[in-house]
Amino acid sequence: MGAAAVAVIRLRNPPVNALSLTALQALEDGLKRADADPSVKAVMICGENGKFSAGADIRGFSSPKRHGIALGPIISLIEKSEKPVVAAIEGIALGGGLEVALGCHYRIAHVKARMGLPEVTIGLLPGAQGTQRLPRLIGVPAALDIITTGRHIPATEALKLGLVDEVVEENTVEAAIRLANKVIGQPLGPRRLSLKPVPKLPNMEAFLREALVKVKKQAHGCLAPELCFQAVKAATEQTFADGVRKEQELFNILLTSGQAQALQYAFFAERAVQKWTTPSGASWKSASPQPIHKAAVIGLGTMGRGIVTSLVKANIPVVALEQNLEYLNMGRKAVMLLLEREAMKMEQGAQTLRFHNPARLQFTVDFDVLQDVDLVIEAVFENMALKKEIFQKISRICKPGAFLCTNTSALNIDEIASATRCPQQVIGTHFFSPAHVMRLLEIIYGLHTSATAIATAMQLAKALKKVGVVVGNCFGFVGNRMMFPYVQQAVFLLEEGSRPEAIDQVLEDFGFKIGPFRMSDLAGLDVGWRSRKGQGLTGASLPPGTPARQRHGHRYSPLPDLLCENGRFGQKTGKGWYQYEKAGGRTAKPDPWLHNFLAQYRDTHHIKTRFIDQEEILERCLFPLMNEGFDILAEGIASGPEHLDVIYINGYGWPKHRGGPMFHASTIGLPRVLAKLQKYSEAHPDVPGLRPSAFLKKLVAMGNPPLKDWMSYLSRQSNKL
Ligand SMILES: CC/C=C\C/C=C/C(=O)SCCNC(=O)CCNC(=O)[C@H](O)C(C)(C)COP(=O)(O)OP(=O)(O)OC[C@H]1O[C@@H](n2cnc3c(N)ncnc32)[C@H](O)[C@@H]1OP(=O)(O)O
Repeated sequence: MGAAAVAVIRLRNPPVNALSLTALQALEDGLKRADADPSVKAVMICGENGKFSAGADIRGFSSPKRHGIALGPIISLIEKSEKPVVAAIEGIALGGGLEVALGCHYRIAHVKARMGLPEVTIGLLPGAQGTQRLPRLIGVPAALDIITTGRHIPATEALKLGLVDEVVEENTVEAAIRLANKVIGQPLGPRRLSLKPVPKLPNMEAFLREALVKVKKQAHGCLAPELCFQAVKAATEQTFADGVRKEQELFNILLTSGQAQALQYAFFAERAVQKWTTPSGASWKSASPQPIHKAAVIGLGTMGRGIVTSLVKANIPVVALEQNLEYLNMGRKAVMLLLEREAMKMEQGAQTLRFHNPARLQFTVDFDVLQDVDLVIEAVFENMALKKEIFQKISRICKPGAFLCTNTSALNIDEIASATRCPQQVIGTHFFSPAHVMRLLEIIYGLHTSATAIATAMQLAKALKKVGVVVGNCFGFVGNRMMFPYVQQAVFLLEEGSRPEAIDQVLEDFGFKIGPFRMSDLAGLDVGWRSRKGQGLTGASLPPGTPARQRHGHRYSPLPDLLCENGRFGQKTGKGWYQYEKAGGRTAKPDPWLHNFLAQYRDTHHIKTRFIDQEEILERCLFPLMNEGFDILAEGIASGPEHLDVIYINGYGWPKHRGGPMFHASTIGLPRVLAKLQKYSEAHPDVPGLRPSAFLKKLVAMGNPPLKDWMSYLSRQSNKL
């Protein structure tokens, strides 16, 4: 009990005060006790340990024991209370946590608190009357934005929106108790949101129509944003009670849609990969990261520029190094432009000043400047000889203990490390383009990489607001290795009769932000061409007499090489798999030249064209990708399927509401994936990527166990898998 008869209810369920069944029961009991106690004149609800609440316990949504106590009726109980109830919001009030606060008569927030209704991000909607109360409090446009995006609102913005009554810089709980005392005896009717009308808009219908178009466009096949919209729309058309009924109906659709399960899996997968381990026994538990006071980036091409920008945004002082003044000046201009754009996106204009502080961002061509940095990220061309030369140099110049990272998408980390005197300090940090935007950082340990280097790279990922995923060393690591068979199949399908736009459409309808051919045009076809030349698959080093469509006895498509030979590098040249309005253009249009070219190619190679349906396109592209994933798991390159899924969602545009490729395989059912791979493999025996992985076969033989158990079957495997 607080001062002057204010009852204090403290939500306590570490680490984030999630509203488990026990927590809900305790909240209900506390409210009933306060109500029954005549000495209590007001109630204050706060959270333990400086956090109000992260909302419903997400694990509970898939628990068989989920039925029972519900949050909505408890919130009604709060609102109906004849004694004023004040929410003291510290840290976070998210989802059901914010809905509890919306049931309170008053809300006070600490200036550093964040609020939001992120249910949409886990495939749900605010199902404890939040879709009905929030529009009544802050109006439809702001409520729709918060509910359909799930974004977190800082306290200052919440105050402007009217979401909270007051923001304090000092002790929020004390301020809330003071407020509770002050409002004792004041009428509560006007404070009960369920009794308020939804504020009118001059043209609500037109507004909602446009809003729906926007929501659908951003959803990429995810159901939750549209159903969130429908729930808010119901608030504009129906009474509070009917709106709540509609909210429940829509909530139940989402809960059983499968998408919610996938998104919740993705939520926990992202957290699971933070707890990294390696086959040699190194792990997050025992390894300590080293502080990075100053970093360096070598190479200011597209990747290097993005990496510098990312480091500056994270407030880490950076040395940006190029091989000569011409490249340095080009790089400097590009970085400054990126930083300017980033500063404009950020709230505080003061950020701009910091970006331009030469003490924190230094451009140089002098390698000696690297003497005092704690970590170097090399981001030059994908060329082993060049990378080894640089690593030899920096291992001599940098102080002992400095971490030497290579931004490579496929090259052998051990070979790069072999050029240094300190292979334990060498680690792969594979950024994704644009590096200041994409969330994924693939972190690759080599044979000698120390646990400290892994922990430091993971810590760096966190500082850069990225999700780090630790994987082993193999060609293409995890992401690109799984991508190769996917892209290969897409090109084979072109040979067999399909078109780039047809294949892209199927994969975009599946939920990818961008199909493989549009992606290839965006990234530049020359990147893969250079790599294939390096591998001796095409170009001058190809032995004379090599069959056009075969390499090392396996099927090969020279189509991408032929496009490059025709100067078609994608968007940058205005032509690739599509045509663009100009070089550097972004609007892809189907290209009759390409269709003609494909027809001639098929004639030349006597390939019989056939109609390829959507199902085959999807399966031929996705199943080999998953198949490679099973091999990766069996080889111990990644320590669990979650790693592969987190990589695909955050680095390759895999639709999050489908949980990632391995989760998707588990929902399709492994027997079906296996049967289809067997069928396609029989039809195309010269394509190794279609041959079912031994680990996949083993899992099917073991009765298709749930994804969480897959790795336990591996530990019991023989090495011969
Ligand atoms: C019954 C009523 C029906 C419907 C209405 C209500 C619906 C809801 O409320 S759905 C839940 C909505 N809330 C969220 O989506 C918030 C999810 N959490 C987060 O965004 C973040 O965890 C955080 C911002 C709260 C904290 O971030 P950070 O400090 O980076 O820590 P972690 O993310 O690593 O989280 C720490 C730890 O807590 C676990 N956790 C977080 N939130 C929940 C939750 N709502 N339920 C269960 N567990 C949660 C998280 O998994 C971490 O634990 P592990 O490391 O063991 O995984």
